[in-house]
Amino acid sequence: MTATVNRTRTAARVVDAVKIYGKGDTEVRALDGVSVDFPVGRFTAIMGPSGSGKSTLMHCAAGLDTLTSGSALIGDTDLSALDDRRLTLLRRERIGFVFQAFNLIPTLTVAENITLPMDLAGERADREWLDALVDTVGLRDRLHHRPSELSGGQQQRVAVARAFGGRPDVVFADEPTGNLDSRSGEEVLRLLGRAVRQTDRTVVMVTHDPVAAAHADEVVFLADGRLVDRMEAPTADRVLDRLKAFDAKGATT
Ligand SMILES: Nc1ncnc2c1ncn2[C@@H]1O[C@H](COP(=O)(O)OP(=O)(O)OP(=O)(O)O)[C@@H](O)[C@H]1O
Repeated sequence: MTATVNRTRTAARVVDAVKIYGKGDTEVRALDGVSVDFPVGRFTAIMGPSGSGKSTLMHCAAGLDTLTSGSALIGDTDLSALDDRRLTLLRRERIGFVFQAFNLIPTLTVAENITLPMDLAGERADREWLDALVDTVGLRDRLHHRPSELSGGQQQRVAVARAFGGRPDVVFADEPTGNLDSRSGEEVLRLLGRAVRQTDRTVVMVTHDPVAAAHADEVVFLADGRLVDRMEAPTADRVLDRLKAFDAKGATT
């Protein structure tokens, strides 16, 4: 597969996505007609003010929640066409997740945590891939440790390795550095960037942090449930300036 072909392909996308929570007086339009694509081999950050719909967009794009209208696709697969069983299988086989809480199993070793999704799915792990991944995340000398014997940053690196273990089409990360100090956070972000570039994977990350967003290839900005801007090759300063503009001029500028 060549890089040229990859650039034209989309790992995940939503089209005219609308998500309404509640009814009547309590109705909230969390997504109000968002169309956005996440190309293969790219690291995209989703940013925007609190309540702008970032987590909702991620959850709907990843098949963790359903849209009120519009479509969410992983590759060419429309998630709304899948029943629960098929959706679960798709999530397991084609999507990886990294959350703010590391969600590791305390009684399992690092190695067992990394292969857990594959073990649960009854899949044979691709040893060569896992081996390279363990080196990428720098955990070779910790494989037989339990999570409680690791620092927060190391635990999140295990979660990153677990997310990439089954060679997913796309990894969704929701505030992956939210529980980490800035140095460990930086390591995890560099790791995500490296995983995208070295293994040609796709990462979509929700973050509040302009420094974190600067590790992405592109930032998409949400405000009031709408996509309001995109920024290629972001820097922390430019992202911060863009966010300040939301505060100064109101959400939809
Ligand atoms: N389960 C729910 N029921 C009702 N309203 C919800 C639910 N989940 C989210 N919302 C509302 O939808 C809107 C978007 O929420 P969402 O969590 O997607 O925003 P966000 O940009 O991720 O926010 P934050 O940065 O604060 O995490 C908010 O107004 C929120 O209160």
